[in-house]
Amino acid sequence: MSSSFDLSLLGWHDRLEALLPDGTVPARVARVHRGAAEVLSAGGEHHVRFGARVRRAAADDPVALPCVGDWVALARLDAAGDEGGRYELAAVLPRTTAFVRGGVSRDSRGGLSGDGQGQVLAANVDVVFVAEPAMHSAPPEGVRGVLPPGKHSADLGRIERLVALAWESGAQPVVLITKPDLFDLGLDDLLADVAAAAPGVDVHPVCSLTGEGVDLVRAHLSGGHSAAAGTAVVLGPSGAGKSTLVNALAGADVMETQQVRAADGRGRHTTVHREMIILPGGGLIIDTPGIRRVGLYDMSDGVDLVFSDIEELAEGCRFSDCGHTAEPGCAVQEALESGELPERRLESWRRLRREARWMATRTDARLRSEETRKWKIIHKEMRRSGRNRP
Ligand SMILES: Nc1nc2c(ncn2[C@@H]2O[C@H](COP(=O)(O)OP(=O)(O)OP(=O)(O)O)[C@@H](O)[C@H]2O)c(=O)[nH]1
Ligand SMILES: [Zn+2]
Repeated sequence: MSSSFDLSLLGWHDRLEALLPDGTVPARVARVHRGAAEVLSAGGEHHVRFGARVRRAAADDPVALPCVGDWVALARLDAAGDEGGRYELAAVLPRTTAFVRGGVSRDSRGGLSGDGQGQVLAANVDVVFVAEPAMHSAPPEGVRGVLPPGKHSADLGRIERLVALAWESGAQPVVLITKPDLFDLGLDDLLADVAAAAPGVDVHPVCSLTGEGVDLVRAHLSGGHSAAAGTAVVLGPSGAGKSTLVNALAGADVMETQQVRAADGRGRHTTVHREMIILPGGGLIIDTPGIRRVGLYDMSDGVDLVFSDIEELAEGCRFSDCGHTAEPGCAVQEALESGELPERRLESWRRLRREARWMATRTDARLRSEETRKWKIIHKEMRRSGRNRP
């Protein structure tokens, strides 16, 4: 045990209170080890082993394994009333959102194979910041950009993929255009392009060096409607400035940035910090190697949301199963010809649909219904055994 925490600073809210089994203590998972976790409770930091029920559930389905961001119930191992009591991780509370690495992996022949073994990379994330640089750093000395004026290097396709992944997790995506200071010509056009690629999603330029826009990022974490702090992850390519942004939010160097790593010659992606960073102004950031690598395979519903414009166009097609290639009366092809729909966007949509098809069963809906079912059983068992009553 070390310093103690105000639970609402960790994101605890009233709806969770009702889910907590009698006699248990709420805590949030900051890091997972094999068979154990580091958790933060109102009483401070604990290292707790998974209880038998949690281990059994995880053996049946790895999705049940506690992961960073989870709210969990701690049960005392020793007699009630003891000071400095020891706890075990007795149950994982139902997740509001989850990043699930699907049970699919690319096999040696380049195809995808499903093993039905999902894994949750982070849970209860409210906001997903999708960081995309307006311009990559390190242009030649004295040159403000490597591209002709007005040409940005933001990858719209990557933004679409990560936004889709965010929707799929159940969290709210927010696109951050980083390093706007390297690209001052035509930033408005860039923001408009990005806004069109991610309908219904806020797009902010944010410069971690000058601090411009950092407050807007912070505002997404102070949990507008509820008093609870919001939890975020930052996704984006290497060098997008994710670590620099987290440091700016934290007001301290909690993350090693590429510059630091280059200076001391150590390997990249070394983690010197806790995987859940509590920001002084409110809010938390989850950053794990798994979340950094989070890929493109965990989408289905998310693709439809991010391409709502295409889905809408498709409703105007003559055939309900139109493939939008050469079918007569295809509204999508018409929009392509009239220039209303950029060719690039249709191609992105096709590619993502192909990838999403592999995900068949890995939807959030399935995860949630499974969770609810298991949770009811756990509650019943706990009530019956009464072992966690004070
Ligand atoms: N000009 C400019 N440079 C920035 C900005 N934000 C970050 N950088 C620089 O971009 C480089 C990469 O930043 P990082 O924060 O390490 O990037 P990252 O996304 O964490 O990269 P990975 O750890 O590899 O995923 C560093 O040299 C930063 O100083 C910005 O707003 N403007
Ligand atoms: Zn069509």
